[in-house]
Amino acid sequence: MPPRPIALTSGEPAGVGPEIAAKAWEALRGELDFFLIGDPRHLPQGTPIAEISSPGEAPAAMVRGLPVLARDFGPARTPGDAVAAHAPHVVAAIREAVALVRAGAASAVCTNPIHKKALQDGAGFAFPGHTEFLADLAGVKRAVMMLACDALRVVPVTIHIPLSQVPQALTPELLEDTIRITEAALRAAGIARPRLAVAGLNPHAGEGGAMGREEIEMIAPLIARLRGEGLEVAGPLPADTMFHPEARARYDVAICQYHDQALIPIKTLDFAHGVNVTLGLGFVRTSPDHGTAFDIAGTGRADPASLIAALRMARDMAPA
Ligand SMILES: NC(=O)C1=CN([C@@H]2O[C@H](COP(=O)(O)OP(=O)(O)OC[C@H]3O[C@@H](n4cnc5c(N)ncnc54)[C@H](O)[C@@H]3O)[C@@H](O)[C@H]2O)C=CC1
Ligand SMILES: NCC(=O)COP(=O)(O)O
Repeated sequence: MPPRPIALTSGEPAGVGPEIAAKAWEALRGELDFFLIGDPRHLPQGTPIAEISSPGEAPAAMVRGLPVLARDFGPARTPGDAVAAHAPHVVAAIREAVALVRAGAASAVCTNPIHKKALQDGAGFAFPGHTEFLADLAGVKRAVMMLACDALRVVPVTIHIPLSQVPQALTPELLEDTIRITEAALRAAGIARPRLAVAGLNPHAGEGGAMGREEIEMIAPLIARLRGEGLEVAGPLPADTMFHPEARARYDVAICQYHDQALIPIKTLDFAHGVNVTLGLGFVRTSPDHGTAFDIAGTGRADPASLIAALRMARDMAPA
């Protein structure tokens, strides 16, 4: 039986999603099978399109063109300018991809970038991003965002919240769940004894309480307890000295306390090939590390490398 195809969601039609989907098909045909759930009219002019009526048709269709499970999103697309009427269809495509994976018709979900504000405005989307929406669809209490490239893996503990809310949001339960889900996922991925490095929240990891007390009161006691259970967890470490090459060699994943602490290092090291993967869902979801890139949408300049890496990672992680 041929491997099941990966379901790729449309993402925000006004962004670079349609262009990188077409370019990824060009690069990956003959290597792996995927299909787009979206409106074929949004694809760049000249894209060879193979409309399909079910995921099972995607492998044969890949030779003719980009397989598309065609959905009518209504109004035309304007690159760089989100149309409110598209928003419910963008959300529906994510829902449908998850349903197809759960039904065994697709092997994994790969998501094109969404514009969070456009979905809030156009569809009343109540989630900060895919990660939380997918956790809800999967029926799990917690899902973890991990970004990975060859040089680094990072996990933000708190994700899309204002910086001013991070200290309150950072609870021992959230940190412990995040560490345990990450550790289990890396073991499942073949790292027998994952090494986790946990960043402090404050400058110099609090400098013995002189620059903040979260490390003393919450992070260090949790790490001590987890080490007592046999987990290989180091920290709390000063975040500013965790990401140079010698430091990175000492761990398999950096657990970071807030969004930018995690995402700045990985996007600086390898923006082109970073992949966002959601852990703890019970199915595989990957995504490019970048967003909708409205500033270059429709110009033909979008780099598909991160989506290609995300599709390859989805194939490698998906159960046979
Ligand atoms: N997985 C997802 O759904 C993600 C969605 N976003 C959303 O995307 C929107 C825009 O976010 P920004 O912070 O502006 O980040 P962005 O990643 O869309 O753009 C940042 C810069 O990188 C460039 N860039 C991004 N992707 C590129 C590509 N494939 N090829 C060449 N250049 C590329 C853009 O042109 C821009 O100059 C926001 O609504 C954000 O929430 C952001 C990250 C991930
Ligand atoms: N900054 C990462 C990002 O926005 C992706 O979030 P998600 O949609 O994968 O939850």
